[in-house]
Amino acid sequence: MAPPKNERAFEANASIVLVGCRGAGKRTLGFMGALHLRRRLVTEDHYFEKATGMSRGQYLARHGRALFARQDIEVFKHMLDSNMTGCVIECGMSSLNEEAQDALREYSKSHPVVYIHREKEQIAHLLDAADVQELLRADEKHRSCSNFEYYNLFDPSNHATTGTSGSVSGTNTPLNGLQPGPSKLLSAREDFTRFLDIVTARGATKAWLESPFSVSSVPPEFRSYSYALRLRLSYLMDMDLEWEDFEARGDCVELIIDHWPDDLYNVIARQVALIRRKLGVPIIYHVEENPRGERRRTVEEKYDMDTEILELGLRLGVDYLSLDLQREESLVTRVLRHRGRSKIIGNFWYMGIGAVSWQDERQIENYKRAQRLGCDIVRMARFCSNDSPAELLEDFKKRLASIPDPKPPLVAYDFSVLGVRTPLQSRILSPVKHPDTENERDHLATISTAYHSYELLFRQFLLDPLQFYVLGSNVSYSLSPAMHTAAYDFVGMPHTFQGVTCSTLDRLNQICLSDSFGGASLTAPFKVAIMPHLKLKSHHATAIGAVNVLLPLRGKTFAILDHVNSRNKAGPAREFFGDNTDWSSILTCLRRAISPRNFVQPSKTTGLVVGAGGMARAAIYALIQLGCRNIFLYNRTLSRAEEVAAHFNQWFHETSSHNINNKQANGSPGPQKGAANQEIVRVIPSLSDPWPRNFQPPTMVISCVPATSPDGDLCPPADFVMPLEWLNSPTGGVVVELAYEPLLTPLVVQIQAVRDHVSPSWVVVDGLEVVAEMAIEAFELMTGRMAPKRLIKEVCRKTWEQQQEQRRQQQQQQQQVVQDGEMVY
Ligand SMILES: O=C1C[C@@](O)(C(=O)O)C[C@@H](O)[C@@H]1O
Repeated sequence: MAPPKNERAFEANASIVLVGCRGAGKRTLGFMGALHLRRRLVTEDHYFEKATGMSRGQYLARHGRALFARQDIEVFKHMLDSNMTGCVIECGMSSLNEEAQDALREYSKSHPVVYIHREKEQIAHLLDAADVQELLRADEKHRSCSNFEYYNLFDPSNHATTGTSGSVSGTNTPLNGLQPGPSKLLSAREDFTRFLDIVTARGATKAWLESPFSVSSVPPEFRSYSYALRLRLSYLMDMDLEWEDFEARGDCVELIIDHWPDDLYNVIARQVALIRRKLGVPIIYHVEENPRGERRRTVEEKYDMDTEILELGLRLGVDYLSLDLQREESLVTRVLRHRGRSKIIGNFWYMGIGAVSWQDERQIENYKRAQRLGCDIVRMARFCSNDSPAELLEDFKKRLASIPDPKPPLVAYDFSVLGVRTPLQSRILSPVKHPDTENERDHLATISTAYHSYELLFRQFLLDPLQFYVLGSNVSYSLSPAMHTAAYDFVGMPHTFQGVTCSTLDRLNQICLSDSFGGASLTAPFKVAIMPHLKLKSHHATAIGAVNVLLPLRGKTFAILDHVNSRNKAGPAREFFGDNTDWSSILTCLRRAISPRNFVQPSKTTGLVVGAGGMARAAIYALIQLGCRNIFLYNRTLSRAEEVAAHFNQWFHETSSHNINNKQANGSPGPQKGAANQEIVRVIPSLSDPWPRNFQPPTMVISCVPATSPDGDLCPPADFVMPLEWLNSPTGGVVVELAYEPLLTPLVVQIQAVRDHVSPSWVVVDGLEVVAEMAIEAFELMTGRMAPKRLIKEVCRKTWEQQQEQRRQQQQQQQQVVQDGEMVY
């Protein structure tokens, strides 16, 4: 039997339509989505004006209601039909019209139509209109003409305004209070783009092509070991932990719908949105058939209700939908028909005395059935009183191996009083819990935590303790050892991380060739110098021309996945991979800090980078990735700045020509006309130069003046300040200061003063924030595990404070010695 036809797998380039109530955030999301997918944004209002030569209001006033309504619907249909591919289409009020809804229903057979859903109270609050209740009632119809749903979460914790939310709990660095917290727009952007990546099925592929060692590039089922953190809806509704407490507790979350509160669908949509926003891990969506603690349902009610809940999961674009294949065939088929891009986990559960043994032919038949149905993963679990004897498991494995490929990955386990045991070598998506969440509704209440499971892998010698480093000519100040070590302790990995001062490639080589070398963060003078010696580089590192993370390649085959899955294992490695987390950390910090008024407009926005080393290269690349096409570079040594500018202009020229050629081949929108010849990085030779004419003053400034020179001598601390004329942006901007020794550099002090006396719209991102972000990403690349972000940020600031304190004490002691000496003398 062939798998049921997937009715929601649309062409990769099919236009995406956004519908929803006024005030739901369609325009902003549309803008973000178009930027992310590099598509054209079509807005209904603008389209109407272009088609009729007047605004809707004008048309209504001139032609009256009846003619307007006719025209409106004609234009609406035309807008859909003439923009079938390559667009994000934002629908306005027309989608409240029934004829338009019919058109949308038809369109949704071949296109994603996303209902943008926002809490009713928020919309009522935002619209403040007399007809708001009516609008909200009408909005319900949007569900029926859409095939996806995005819950535009209102999260009060993201609404602290700039100036109060920068402090990391328990720390007291001088910049707390000046820095930005994550803006609500940033969070929405991250969630929405992740959602779009699932709708368009481009997420993992893109990540894999760009940086194969990043955690998002290898889905959990293709890793050597992965853990699914179980979170029950019944628990989440009333949880006593913070979301951050769940960070790094699993490689993905299994959301189990085991509770039916009032307004169930909205509750579920909200929880999916929260998991996406707060934890950023893939979601497995599971609907429990007979939840403990809920009323019994008739067979019919079960069928109808569960089908709807399952389909809601698909509409929400969850990464994985868990489907019990022992349920009614029509339910299974229906879900499979609507699966879209969500991966399907086909389940077979066996409970108690009836638990079919692994030896039983039915287990193999079950697997084959899931394979025939096109499941992406098969999950077979036995709840029994004892584990299966080893020889039965061997036999099961052999029989499984004889099934013809392609075989979906198998998650198989016995669950007994002894916990979860897997009969297979591959331990993927093993269920785990948070240590502090007891839940008697859970059949797997006694399962282990990710921490203990990982610890066990090392104790069983399946993984090896390794040594990691930060290497460079002066690393004594580095906060990386403290941050990484705290993260290893948190996730249950017995690795070590230390700073080793070295400045020659020979010495670096000696360290890296050890069998227990796990990876290194690199700093000056290696970031550029190591490039020719790498076997593999991420796409970003190649573009930047510098790396700051070095990993050994220990795969036994040529397949990159094999290298990726050999992390946390010792052994000889003669070849290395290089990646760059400097640029992505700067990008994350910029995004977090940019105010909506300063959102990048490629033709207008300008950025300034100070410096010309590896970090300045990363900063330029971050600006390019943000869409900025007017980047200025200042460096004390002019020739080095010119070299870096030439590198990026050349790179941009080459990639633009390549994209233009590809556009002709695949029809995807490439760079704008003339982009190939554009100079995107320009050098400003002197601080006494006026800001270049015809360009806006910069709204993004990144200072990469190092605190140490490449050959290890301590330089005078970063001393750059902006010529005042360059600080003229009427909308303020963001200054990222990478130096943190001291934290209050002259530039930071200057911006504080500007902020206090001239324009409050300037925001500073300090070096500690960026360096913590770098460690987070480096940890993930090096170990393949999600990082405990909050912990790393806390350790970063606390360690910095301790270092400051130690230095103060040392200075005092030195002064004392001098004074004592003077007295003796
Ligand atoms: O610049 C930095 C910071 C760093 O040197 C550290 O000490 O943590 C580590 C480098 O990889 C990174 O590029």
